Amino acid sequence: MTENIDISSHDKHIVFIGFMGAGKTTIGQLVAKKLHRDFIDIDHEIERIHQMPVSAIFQELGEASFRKMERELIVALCSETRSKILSLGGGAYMQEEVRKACLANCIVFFIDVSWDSWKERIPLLIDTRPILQNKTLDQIEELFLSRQSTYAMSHYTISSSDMDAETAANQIVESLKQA
Ligand SMILES: Nc1ncnc2c1ncn2[C@@H]1O[C@H](COP(=O)(O)OP(=O)(O)O)[C@@H](O)[C@H]1O
Ligand SMILES: O=C(O)C1=C[C@@H](OP(=O)(O)O)[C@@H](O)[C@H](O)C1
Ligand SMILES: [Mg+2]
Repeated sequence: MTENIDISSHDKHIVFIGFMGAGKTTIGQLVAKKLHRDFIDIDHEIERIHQMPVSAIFQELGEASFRKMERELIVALCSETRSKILSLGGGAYMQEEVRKACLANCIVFFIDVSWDSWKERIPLLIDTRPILQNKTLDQIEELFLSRQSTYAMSHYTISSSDMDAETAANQIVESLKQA
């Protein structure tokens, strides 16, 4: 676990960012349970609100509409006072407005995964992540690499490459207790 920049408050929302399949949803859910906090997965919340799977939103309404939905939802949640655990979709943090809201109001954990470990998770992701459709492995790697420096704008980095989700969640809870 790496602490990237100083964090001042314990009462902030905790936000998980990182590439598709890094484990944000799985780890976020576990951390929320351990800390007895409300959990919101942004993709699932968008699906619940709009009564459509994310892949159908991409297909029928387009990516720009999805990005607007996630931006508005995250910014609104960031201003709520009851602190929550939020797992973002992998592209949400690419939007400046989302980054600013998260960095100002939340403790942001970058769930990192190496490219080699990520490739092993492809079968778990390919059917449900529209961003991966019609792309070569090289194109996906390019996207993976291009997002790394933006994810690094976070408070903590934890690698999920060689760690199961339960172990990662325990490390995160420990680091929050010590902070
Ligand atoms: N640390 C991990 N090691 C191996 N597989 C994992 C790990 N965390 C999550 N997974 C698996 O990878 C897939 C994607 O996980 P998910 O939590 O949905 O990632 P994200 O929300 O970052 O896209 C799921 O099938 C999940 O079981
Ligand atoms: O990286 C992205 O652009 C996306 C990641 C997905 O979430 P996960 O990171 O939870 O897979 C989901 O928001 C959508 O398919 C777009
Ligand atoms: Mg997710």
